[in-house]
Amino acid sequence: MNALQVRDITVTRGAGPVIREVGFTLEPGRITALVGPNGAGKTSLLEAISGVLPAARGSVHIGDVEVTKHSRVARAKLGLAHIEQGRAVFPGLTVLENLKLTARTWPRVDEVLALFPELDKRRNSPTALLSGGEQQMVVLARAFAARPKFLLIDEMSLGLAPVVFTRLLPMVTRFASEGAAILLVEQFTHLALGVSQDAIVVSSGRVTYQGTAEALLAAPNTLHSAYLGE
Ligand SMILES: Nc1ncnc2c1ncn2[C@@H]1O[C@H](COP(=O)(O)OP(=O)(O)OP(=O)(O)O)[C@@H](O)[C@H]1O
Repeated sequence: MNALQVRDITVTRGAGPVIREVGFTLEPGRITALVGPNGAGKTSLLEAISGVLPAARGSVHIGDVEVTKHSRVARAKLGLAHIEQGRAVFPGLTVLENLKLTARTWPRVDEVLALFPELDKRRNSPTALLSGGEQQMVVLARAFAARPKFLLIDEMSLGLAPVVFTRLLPMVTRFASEGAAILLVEQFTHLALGVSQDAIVVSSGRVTYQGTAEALLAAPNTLHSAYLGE
């Protein structure tokens, strides 16, 4: 199977569990929005999937391989990429040099730059000279350049105006249409749900909704209850 499966995962941090028995599957070509209030455990869940944090219980599977005890690097070799919250560019390197860090071939760099015309125009600029939105594009483009099968994106919009973030979302959709399975954590809940097929709501470490994004958008009370902790 070419999917990523999270089975009944529990993640412990400090005094106790911050994620409790959460399970879902990420499938090729689909975007799943993971939403919930601050402190719900979204970042911890992503970190347990990519291997930044260990899982206390449960398992993670990439295709047919169980990777629960695998290192981050081993998971990356199986096609998993994780854009962490606040992940920065290498400011002294140009846009091209940033992309070459992850792209295996030059044609892939050109393919990715074709998706980001703004970056293409500034391919030889040091990334320190780009705007915040353009720098976040470099972060996204660098992840795409590695051609991951599974991509975890944590709060891509951090520090960006909604209007700038809105311009990044079509790139995520485009990447999913190339076959990637994407898990999208986003504070702009409605924007994230708008580009996703599937949705998971977490509150205090537990899943309170799992289903289609469309059904969640049509049931605002479900979302409000999660945010109010009801
Ligand atoms: N380094 C840490 N050590 C101990 N506890 C932590 C640490 N980081 C986060 N936590 C706690 O783990 C819980 C889940 O935090 P997490 O960052 O995963 O939630 P989140 O849903 O991503 O929140 P946000 O939307 O604010 O980023 C919170 O109660 C938080 O206080």
